[in-house]
Amino acid sequence: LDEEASAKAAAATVDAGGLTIFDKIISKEIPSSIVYEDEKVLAFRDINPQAPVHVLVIPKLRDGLTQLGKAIPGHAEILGHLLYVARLVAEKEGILDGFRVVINNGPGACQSVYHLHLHVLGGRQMKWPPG
Ligand SMILES: CCNC(=O)OC[C@H]1O[C@@H](n2cnc3c(=O)[nH]c(N)nc32)[C@H](O)[C@@H]1O
Repeated sequence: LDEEASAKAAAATVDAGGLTIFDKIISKEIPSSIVYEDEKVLAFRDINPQAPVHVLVIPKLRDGLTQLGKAIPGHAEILGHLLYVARLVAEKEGILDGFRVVINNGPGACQSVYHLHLHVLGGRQMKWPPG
């Protein structure tokens, strides 16, 4: 199936109130390797790591935040908290001297899960420009 079409379909179902795989991780229905957790945010290891350290940082309550492009002013506080947690994760993972935080927005950026998430990557030399 065309990547873009499947991503667009995934986005549409979540916008219509559907669930994502991350809902099952938040509810602990699916196990995950949790790196950090507080009342608003969960950080867990990516199932398909693209670096020695690859952690996802997500809000526990989606609240319409399926992708960064859909953020509204009321999301500013949680967005800031997600970034701060990304920094805490980098420290915990021992990659403060070299880590990358990535948000993929939409099919054009290969977003596949329509629940906003920050990728924290490190533990190897990162390249630039990113692909
Ligand atoms: C490809 C980048 N665009 C994107 O949207 O990233 C979504 C990210 O979520 C990851 N992932 C998917 N399902 C699961 C799962 O059940 N468990 C875990 N621990 N990670 C998962 C996937 O590997 C990808 O990096």
